[in-house]
Parts: sequence; C-alpha cells; structure tokens
Amino acid sequence: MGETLPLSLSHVNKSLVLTNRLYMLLHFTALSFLVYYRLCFFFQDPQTREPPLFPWLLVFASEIILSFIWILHQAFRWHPISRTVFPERLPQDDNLPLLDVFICTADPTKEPTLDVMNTLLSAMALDYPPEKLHLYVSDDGGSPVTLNAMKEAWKFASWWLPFCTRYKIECRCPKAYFSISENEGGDFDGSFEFHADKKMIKEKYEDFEEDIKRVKENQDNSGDITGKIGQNHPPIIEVIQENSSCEIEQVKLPFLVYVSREKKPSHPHHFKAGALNALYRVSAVISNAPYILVLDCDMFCNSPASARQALCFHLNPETSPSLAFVQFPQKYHNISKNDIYDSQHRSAYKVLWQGMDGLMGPVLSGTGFYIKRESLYGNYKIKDTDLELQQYVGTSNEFIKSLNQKGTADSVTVGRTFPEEETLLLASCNYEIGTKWGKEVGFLYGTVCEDFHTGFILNCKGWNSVLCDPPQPQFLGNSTTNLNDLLVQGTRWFCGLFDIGLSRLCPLIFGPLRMSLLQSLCYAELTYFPLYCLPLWCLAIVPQLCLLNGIPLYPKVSDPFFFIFLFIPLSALTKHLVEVLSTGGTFRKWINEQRIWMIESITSHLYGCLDALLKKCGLKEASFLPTNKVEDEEQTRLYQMDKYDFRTSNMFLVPMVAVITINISCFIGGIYKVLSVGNWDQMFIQLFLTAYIIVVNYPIIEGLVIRKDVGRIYPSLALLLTSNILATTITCTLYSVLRKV
Ligand SMILES: O=c1ccn([C@@H]2O[C@H](COP(=O)(O)OP(=O)(O)O[C@H]3O[C@H](CO)[C@@H](O)[C@H](O)[C@H]3O)[C@@H](O)[C@H]2O)c(=O)[nH]1
Ligand SMILES: [Mn+2]
Repeated sequence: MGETLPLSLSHVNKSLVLTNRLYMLLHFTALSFLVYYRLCFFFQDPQTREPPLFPWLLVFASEIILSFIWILHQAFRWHPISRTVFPERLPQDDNLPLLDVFICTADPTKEPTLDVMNTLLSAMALDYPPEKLHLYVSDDGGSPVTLNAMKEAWKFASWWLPFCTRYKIECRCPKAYFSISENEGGDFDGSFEFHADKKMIKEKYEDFEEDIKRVKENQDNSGDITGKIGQNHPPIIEVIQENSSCEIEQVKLPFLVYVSREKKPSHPHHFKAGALNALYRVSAVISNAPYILVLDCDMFCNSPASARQALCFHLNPETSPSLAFVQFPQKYHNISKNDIYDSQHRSAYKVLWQGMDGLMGPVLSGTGFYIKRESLYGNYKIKDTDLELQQYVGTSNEFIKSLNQKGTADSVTVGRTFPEEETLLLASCNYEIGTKWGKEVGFLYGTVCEDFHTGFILNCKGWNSVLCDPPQPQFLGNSTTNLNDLLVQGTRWFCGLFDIGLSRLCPLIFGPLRMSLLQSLCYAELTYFPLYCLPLWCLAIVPQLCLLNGIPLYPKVSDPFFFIFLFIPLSALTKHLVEVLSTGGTFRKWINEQRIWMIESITSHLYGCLDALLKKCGLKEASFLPTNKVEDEEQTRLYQMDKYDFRTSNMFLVPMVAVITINISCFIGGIYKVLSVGNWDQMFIQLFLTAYIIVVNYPIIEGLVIRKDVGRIYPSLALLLTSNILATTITCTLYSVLRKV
C-alpha cells in the first residue's frame, strides 16, 4: 500500500500568496505615481521650475533602478511553496540507488583539518547503506596533512559509525555532538551501557584530535611545503582502507577516496568548479552513483536523514524525470540572535528560495544539494560516436563507458579493484584541454559563482530543482561573522553574479526564451542585485548636499504627492519587517539587515560591480579566496555581543566613514539652513532621509568616536585623511555642479 502513497507533497500558503499580491498591487500603483510625478517635471517650464535638472535626474535615475530591482524581486513573492517528504515510504534498502558524496577543501591553514574531518565523518555516518555510499574528498591544497588526517578519520569512523547507529544518534558530526548538552541519548539516556560507550568514544575522539594535531606538527616540522606544492603537483589519488577493524568486528564503512587533482601554475584550475569536475570524473569510473551530494568542507551533516529525504524527490516518478537537484537551505551553527552581519543570509534561504521553489526551483547554492549525475552530462547523446564523445568529454574510454552505465550496486568494482591509472588521467590538468568540460559538461567555469551559473543553465535546459527544508536543519555550516570576511566574500559573490548579468547569459534575455518569465526575473534579480550600489551611493549623497544647498528634491508636506513618497518607503520597510518577523527574526534583526544592506551596497556591491567590469575589459583576473574558517575568539565574542568588528581594510572603511561624515555635516548644515529660511515643509523628506541614514548607521559613528575596544574603527591617519579627502572631493564637485546644471 505504501507504494501508492506519494513520497513528497507541496503546499501553497494561500494567505501569504494573497497578501503578497495585494502588496505588489499597492506598491506598484504608488511607484507609477512616483514616476508620473518625476516625469511631470520635464514638462514644466525650465525657467520657472524650481530644482535644477541634474540632481533631479540623479534621484530619478536612482528611483528607477530601485523600482527595477523591486519589480524583479516580486517574482520571488508570486508563488512561494513549502514541501513535506515521507522517507518511510521509500523502497527497501536493497533497492536504493548508489550515492556519491563530494567534499571540497582547498587550504589547510584557512580550513582547519579537524573541521574538514568532522564534515567527512558526519557524511560517512549518513543514514544510508554503507556499501552504497562512496565519499570523495577533493583537496585543492594538495596537502599530506589532509590525506593523513583522512586515514586517522577512517580509523575513528570504525568506532564512531557503529556508536551512532547503535544509539540512533541524531547529530553525527562528532565535534558538534560532543559540544552539545550531555543528555543527548534519546531512548538510551538511562542506559548504563550507553554512557559507558559514550565515554569511551569521547576518549577515542580526543585521541583522534591529538592524532590530527600530531599529523599537522609532523608536517610543519618537515618544513611546510603545502603552500608551494598546493599549486604545482601531480594528481594524487588514494583509497583510504586502513585495516584497523580488527578491534571491532564486521564494521561496514563507506568507500573513501582522497583526490588531489593535478595543479600547474600555468594551467587555469577553475577553482571549486574545477575541483568538482575532477571528482565527478574520478567517481564515474569508481562508483558512478546516479546521485551526488556536494558539501563544502565548512558544512557538516547535522542529521543523517538528508539522503533519504532527497531521494523522496529523486525517486518520485512524478518529479524525477526533469529533476536535476534537491537543494537544502544553507543554515549555520554560529549565528547570534540579532545576527548583525546577516551572516545567515536570511532572505535567500528563508524567503527567496521558497519563492523559486514554487516556480522551477531554487538556485544551486554550492553546498548541501543532491544532484542527479546525468543532469551534468551536457548535451551528450547515446548515439554519438566515440570520436564525437572524446571531443566532448575527453579521451578516457572508461569515463565514456560510465555514461551509458547508470551506476547500480553491481556495476561497482565489487572486489574494489581500483582503476588507478584511469583516475590519474581523469584528474590531470591536460585532460580537459579541447573538451567541453566547464562549458557544457559538468560544473561550469568562467565565474566564481559556479553554483549559480550551473544551476541557471540547468534550469535553462529544462531541468527543475526543489528545495527541501525540513524543520530539523540537515546541514549546518560555518558562516562569516566579521565585517572583513563578509565584505570580501560579498565582493566575490557580487562580482560573480554581476559578471553573469553582463554576459550573453543575461537572465533577462537568455532566460525567458528557455524558462518561465518569473523564474528568469528571479535569476535577474540576483545578478542585478549588486546594482544597488548606484542608487544607494546616490541617495546617500545627492539629497543631503541639496539639503545643504537649499534645493528641494521631493514634494512639500502639503503636496498630495507627499503621501506617495511617504507610502513607498513605509510599505517596503513594513513588508521587510513582516518577512523578518515571520521567519523567526527580531525587530533588531530587521534594522541590522537594513544597515548591512547599506554597508554592503556602499562597499562590496560597488567593488563587485567594478571587478566584474574590469574582468570584462580583461584588466583583472577572477580570484576565489576561500573564506577564513579558523575561529577567532575575540571576533566571535564581539559578534555574539552585537558589536561590529571593524578590523577591515581601508578600502571598505573609507567609503563608510566618508558617507557618514557627509550625512552628519549635511544634517547639521541643513537644519541650520532650514531654520533660517523656514522651508521645512519643502525639505522635510531630505531631512528625514538624512536622519534615517544616520540613525540606522549609528554603530559606525559609535565605532569611530565612542568605542575603545579592539573592534572599533581605528582612527589611523591614513583612514581619516583618505575618507576626508573623499568626502570633500565629492562634496565640492557635486556642490558646484548641482547649482549650475
Ligand atoms: O579553488 C578552490 C576554492 C574553494 N574551494 C572550496 O570551495 C568551498 C567554498 O569555499 P568557501 O571559502 O567556503 O566560500 P563561501 O563563500 O563560503 O562559499 C559559498 O560561495 C561559493 C561560490 O562563490 C560556493 O561555491 C559555496 O558553495 C558557497 O557556500 C570550500 O569547501 C573550499 O574548500 C575549492 O575546492 N577550490
Ligand atoms: Mn563557506
């Protein structure tokens, strides 16, 4: 009977859909009035109309860009859905497909080896038949530390995995398990045996920690060369099969492979996409599982259930044929209550992806997704000749064979005869030359947002995706919780996204011909999001300088259009507030999101756009600096206390300080001017806007003049001088232009 019941269901929240659409209608009407009001200006007599043309054009252009992004954004709100899965209705274990797991790591100094191993162990302990599970670790750092640590992890796994299954442990990442409260024993809490076993396993884990430290020290003593060889070494592939199970009988462990693809300084390695493609090929000749789970090394499995949950979609005959991947939202274990940096990317994972799920499915988000191997084959056709195929996917006959051999348990090299030669070929630099890897096959190259790019093209080819967001977070990551990492990461993402927006793949042109219009609008919103830098820079300077100058840019309080200019920001802010509160946020979280949006727009959005433009002109090469995952106690303490850690480069601080200085000076000067002229009703909106920016960004002022701790904005001469020069230059240039034009 179970077979006739569906494996998954989707639900539409009708009241949410209704309120969203009502809001769209009202807000859109108000925007139309705004445009009408601004346009009327051009039909007035140039001699008598009051504000000069230039500042009027600037704010109008900003409003147009904001409205454009707002319109794109509404696609996410059109038809949000949620889903439920019923893993208990899946076929028996014997009939489950093979599953491969890919874990990427790149730099043993920035990505602590112990944490990478924890990710690995949590994935080895997935609730899935171990003989059907194959794990591949890609080490872009080419570090013996990672390889040796994996051998230690393998030994520890032979203790950890049986412990987890025997006591039905929920959290199978040992580090997280041993750091949570003592009483996690579920049904076995009162059992003496459980506590004795737990104590024993804890000791084993501590030994394991020590072993990893030792591995690292040995490497350091032998003269650390990882930094140098990381970018120049032959392919290294090793199957981890330590024979330690003599202590415990009959422990079935999943198959574990270490892969460090070949690196040559002269050869582009395409960052994470390149690493994933190497794993994709190597795994094809070993296990060739039809489904692949991809994990970043900073995101562990918080529950063993995700594999079966994902299969509820992949094995559902209704959704399966066109389903490319099941994406789990990125969630993080290190988020504070008010989350001052919006490190959890709340909007994306709690609102936007649900919205896309009701269309064609969420964006591929880099980690925590189960992808169908076949969806990455590109346009390969069974009837293609071998020669055609070689030009397409490269010369490996084994790989070509794998294309037609959908991995089944039998097709796996049961005796584990490991095709070493072939895998080394597949992980070599030259393998991809002259083929379609990264262009049509596998994860796509060309941007540092390989995830977004690959997911977008999959959607364009007619593949769907789904979002699986069960109440219990299935994956927990480590998010950036300091300003520097956030802005550096943001610059990378916004460069990658805007880069796609500028390319021939522009979702507004390339999308609608190949997928639904609404889905294209969602992708377009994400690629053009960095454009916020233009209106935000403009609205943080022009109305303020006009205030100082006595130039009104908005309707008087007594003008009926005043209501429109009041309604638009209020409606947008209220909608944002409601979304924050309904997704578990606080009022302070809402203000924090407003602030971080402003800070990012002034800095990382701008730099991201500039990087993308420079890349377009061939003046700059893309780079993917992995984020720092080493925990810094001081930094974590500041974040938990809701205090910004302003220890970042002047490149980010200067614009922030300059803009806030301009706002404060204009506010003081503006008040003085308004009091002397008495035109407060004409200047009300400008005064209000300036005050709003100052109030929301008070933490910057606090960091500059009040705070004395390490995280304050250190008032170095260079910072003060540069930000003052910047503020003065902007003021003087605009001040003279504003009056004249
Ligand atoms: O040359 C590289 C660079 C990075 N990585 C790995 O890629 C992953 C993501 O890197 P991370 O430094 O954690 O970047 P984030 O900004 O946190 O990553 C987000 O953004 C990336 C795209 O910019 C996506 O690939 C990620 O999945 C997504 O979590 C990590 O496991 C790295 O080890 C490589 O394997 N090779
Ligand atoms: Mn990361």
